[in-house]
Amino acid sequence: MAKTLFEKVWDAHVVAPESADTPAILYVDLHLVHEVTSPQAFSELRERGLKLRRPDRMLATLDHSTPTLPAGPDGERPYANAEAKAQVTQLETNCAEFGVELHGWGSSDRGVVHVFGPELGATQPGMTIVCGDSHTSTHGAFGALAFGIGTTEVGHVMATQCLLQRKAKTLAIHVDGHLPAGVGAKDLILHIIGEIGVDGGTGHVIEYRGDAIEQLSMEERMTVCNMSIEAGARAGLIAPDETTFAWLKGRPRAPQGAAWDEAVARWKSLRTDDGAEYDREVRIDASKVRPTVTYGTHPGMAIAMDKPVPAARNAQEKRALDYMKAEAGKPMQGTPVDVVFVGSCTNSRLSDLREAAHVLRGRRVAEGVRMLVVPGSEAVRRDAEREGLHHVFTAAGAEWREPGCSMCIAMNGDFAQPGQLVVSTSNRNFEGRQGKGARTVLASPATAAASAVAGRIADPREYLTEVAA
Ligand SMILES: CC(C)[C@H](C(=O)O)[C@@H](O)C(=O)O
Ligand code: SF4
Repeated sequence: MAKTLFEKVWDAHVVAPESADTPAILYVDLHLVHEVTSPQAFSELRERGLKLRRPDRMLATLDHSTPTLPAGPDGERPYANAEAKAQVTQLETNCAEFGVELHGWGSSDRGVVHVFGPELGATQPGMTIVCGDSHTSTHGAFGALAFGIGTTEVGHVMATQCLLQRKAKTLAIHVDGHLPAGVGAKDLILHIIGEIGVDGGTGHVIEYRGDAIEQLSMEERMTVCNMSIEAGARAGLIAPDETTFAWLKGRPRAPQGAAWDEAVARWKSLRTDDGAEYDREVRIDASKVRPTVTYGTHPGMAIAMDKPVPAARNAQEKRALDYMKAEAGKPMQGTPVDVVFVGSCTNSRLSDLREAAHVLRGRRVAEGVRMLVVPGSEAVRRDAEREGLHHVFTAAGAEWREPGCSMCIAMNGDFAQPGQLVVSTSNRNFEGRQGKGARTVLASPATAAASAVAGRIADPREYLTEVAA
């Protein structure tokens, strides 16, 4: 029978099928771990005297609570508070005790969990991947079935390497045509969520497909899959192809030699068969996508920046517009900006930093605007510095920081002040997400950089020509 990509990966991992009263038992190939959602799970294991089932299938990093300013002369790191420091120390202790590979301080591979896993080649097509983190959907860009799990489930996976799961429905999002020049993956996913809504994917695994998706780089595919959860989806998937294989080849954890050829042959079968049926299908015309931003307090309140903000349809939307000080009938373009954040697992990879640097080269961040550029990993930091991107940022007046989640979640010392408007390349614009009372406008790295220069939300297409540095 013709199968979808999701069904192929699902079927290959079912240990016991679901029944009316029990979910399926699913085998987990890779379990990613960070300091925020793992402490309780490790404690539970310790209390029950349990061991890790497959420590070799776990990989841990430090990202959420880590400061992005360097350690002081005494070697002390400037943690936001005692809790942040305790989370980090706890993960160090837990990994040492249970024998988990931790890419912590001092590791040249440390990074935001959804950036460092793919970089190491640990994320591979056809795998099941879990992490106590909602943006695990990022790894679906490789054709892996990857989803966030709760802390209790983190404990289950640690002890059994399996997870109880109900089979999701499938939603195909076909993106036809080409994205216009100066419009990228972030604009596309904001546009998609704007179209289908924050609950548009609920109960489903989304498969993104079509010409516009096939044309995306791996980094761009990760940006798209990353935000699947913001449309309520369980996961996002893109079928692996030559772009995927080329990106993975030679990475430390990728298969090598003959094993590589075998793997690629296997991965090539990971496509939705002709005639396979999805539970739902949506079509998006890529040529209609424009630089897109959010105007409210969830990622579904997204619109082309030059289009008027729609009137509130209910009390919640009214509250969102009030909080954002956004005016119905007026476009977001031109809104004064206080802070610009380039970073997060959505947009902190080398290509994102290049995109921002392209706009900033030879230009300056507007007077009174604070701009923070935070690479997603040590590897991104190294690559960016090798290309001199950090000089572009600092010469423009932006701050160049150490890798971490940073102002995406504001639990590590990086946050905006009450009332400040932040143009941010991250994925969540909830009230207070980037600091108490701070207002978040989600955007692409190019839009973020253009807005930093203009001091107002600006169209990056006006900054495509570089000025002499
Ligand atoms: C801290 C963590 C549990 C959380 C998540 O699950 O996504 C965070 O990464 C986020 O982006 O809000
Ligand atoms: S960068 Fe933001 S969205 Fe991504 S894992 Fe960290 S806190 Fe979550």
